[in-house]
Amino acid sequence: MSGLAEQHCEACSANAPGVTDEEKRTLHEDVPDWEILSVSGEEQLRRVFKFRNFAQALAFTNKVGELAEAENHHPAILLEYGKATISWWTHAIGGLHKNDFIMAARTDSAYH
Ligand SMILES: C[C@H](O)[C@H](O)[C@H]1CNC2=NC(N)=NC(=O)C2=N1
Repeated sequence: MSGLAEQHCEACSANAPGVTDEEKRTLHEDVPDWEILSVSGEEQLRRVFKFRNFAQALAFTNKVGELAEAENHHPAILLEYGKATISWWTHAIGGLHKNDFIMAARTDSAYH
């Protein structure tokens, strides 16, 4: 199986299977810089990326947006001076799907 960042998202529907606890644990090992947290009862992956200034953070968020559009799987993004907070979860199932781990790995690859 190719690395997580090289895999592609599958179309998500309300009956798509979320990750099992074991899958969550294993997939999290591939994106260790991300935290798993619950927001309003829905699990999300979240990481804060640091930059020298706002312009660099903005450029990164634009790159993440392009990745999201290419996979039709979209994050929440908080853009601040010198920081970009990216959160991934699957709205259709109100929690974590393998797609979210794939996109977290893709997001890590876009951070240089
Ligand atoms: C219609 C469209 O394909 C769906 O709404 C997609 C768009 N992007 C998405 N992004 C995320 N994170 N979760 C979804 O369930 C989702 N669904």
